[in-house]
Amino acid sequence: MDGYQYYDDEESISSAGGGYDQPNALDAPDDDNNGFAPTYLGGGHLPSEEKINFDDPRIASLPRILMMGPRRAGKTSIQRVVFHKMSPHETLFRLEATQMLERAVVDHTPLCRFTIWDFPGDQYEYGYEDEEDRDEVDYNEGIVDGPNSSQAKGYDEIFSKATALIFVLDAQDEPYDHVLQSFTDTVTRAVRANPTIAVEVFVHKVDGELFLSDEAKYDCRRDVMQQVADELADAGLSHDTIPISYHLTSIYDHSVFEAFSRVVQRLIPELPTLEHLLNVLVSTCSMEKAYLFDVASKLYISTDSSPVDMQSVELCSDMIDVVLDVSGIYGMGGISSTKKNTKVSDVPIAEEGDEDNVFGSEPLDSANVSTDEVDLDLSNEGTGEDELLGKLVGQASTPDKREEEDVNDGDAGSAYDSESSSTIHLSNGMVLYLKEVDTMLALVCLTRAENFRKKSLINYNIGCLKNALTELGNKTSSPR
Ligand SMILES: Nc1nc2c(ncn2[C@@H]2O[C@H](COP(=O)(O)OP(=O)(O)OP(=O)(O)O)[C@@H](O)[C@H]2O)c(=O)[nH]1
Repeated sequence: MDGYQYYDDEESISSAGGGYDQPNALDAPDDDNNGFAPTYLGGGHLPSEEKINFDDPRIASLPRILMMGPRRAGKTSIQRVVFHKMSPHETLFRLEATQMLERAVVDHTPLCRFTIWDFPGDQYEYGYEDEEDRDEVDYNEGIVDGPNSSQAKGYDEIFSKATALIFVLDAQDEPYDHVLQSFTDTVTRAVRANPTIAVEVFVHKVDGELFLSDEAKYDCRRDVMQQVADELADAGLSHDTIPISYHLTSIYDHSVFEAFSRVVQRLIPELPTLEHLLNVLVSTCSMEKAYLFDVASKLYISTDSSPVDMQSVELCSDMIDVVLDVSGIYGMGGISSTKKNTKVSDVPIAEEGDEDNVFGSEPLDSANVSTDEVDLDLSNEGTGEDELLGKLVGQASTPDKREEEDVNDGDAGSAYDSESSSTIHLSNGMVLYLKEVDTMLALVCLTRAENFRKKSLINYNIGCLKNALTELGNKTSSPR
């Protein structure tokens, strides 16, 4: 199985916490997995061995996302919630401070592969001995050579090969002065080493009492942007020379998925083609909106060019959860990745008065649906109770042909396959339609009920999109 491959670079990065008397943090990585269980989601095409060699040209050539920021800003939590399906509350007690650089390969679909480099907090000090050292830096001339200049040069090497830099800032940890000073150091260093690097700031943890209103969030972002602009100006730079994107994020809502989606979209060279294909589909089928979702991470990797409405993205993302959860339970096959990561209790159960939740306690019984109508088109519906129980506890007996196929397919198996599709009729006259279009990739579209009558025609057009995506994926897979 492969997809999301976790790699703990224990030996290669050894100066956690920026301790200057420790060995160079950026020594050449060693290829051992060092005991951290690699975790995989989805079916990909890169090597799935437990030991991942980041020097392998196939992995080394993937876009790199660097995650930096102060200690406890939330870097690891973001990764775990988005790519590992960890529940936000679990991050409170399951995560320890990152001691060494951790790298991971995300390989869900041919169109969207990348590596994530999660740096321990405070690793971005670049070998300054003290504040005076920092003040001596002339950004146009280069960093002063100090006792840790080799470490600083190691960072230059890393930045030069990175595609995006995500700087995570804890919005609840005011004042930000020191953090933003470090950010300015990081960004100037990064941009000098790599002028094309995309710089993204996650103004993170915008939740809780401090950020109850949207206004408070926007104020916070404005404040951060202003301070960054001041810091850059002090360094003789400006936002014009260094384009920086700012995102308000929290692991407790959908914002972190939205922000990461936008980061990932910038990694995809085929994005304009994807957008064009979706535009054609939307206009041909009179749809309102169409998204291409990576079902394993629930990041949307592309959409048509009409404006994105956060609520519709969230709705589509929830639909993926529903489809995976329900097919994970009622679909045929062995234990899928979804089953492993999804508790049975995660399947939405309608509560009294919950108008939006269209599922009753028996998800396949449309009689439970009141004003809304659900049409779950599961490729293989469960039958007897015994069989269902057997599946729930993962006790598949003799594997049938289908199960063997699932095993060969990897984790993309039973919960999500080429037959996966689902239709949800919303009470406002709109229809949500999900259809598999590629390995771990789903088209989720929003359309008016009156434009959804000719479903076979829509399916035909989606089939054309699917062919185009396969072709694009093949091109992407072949060496560039
Ligand atoms: N309120 C709130 N807490 C968060 C959020 N994201 C992460 N946290 C909490 O922040 C704490 C630190 O998170 P980590 O992910 O370990 O932070 P980190 O940046 O990886 O820290 P280092 O490993 O020390 O570099 C954890 O207790 C998380 O539960 C968020 O969006 N909102």
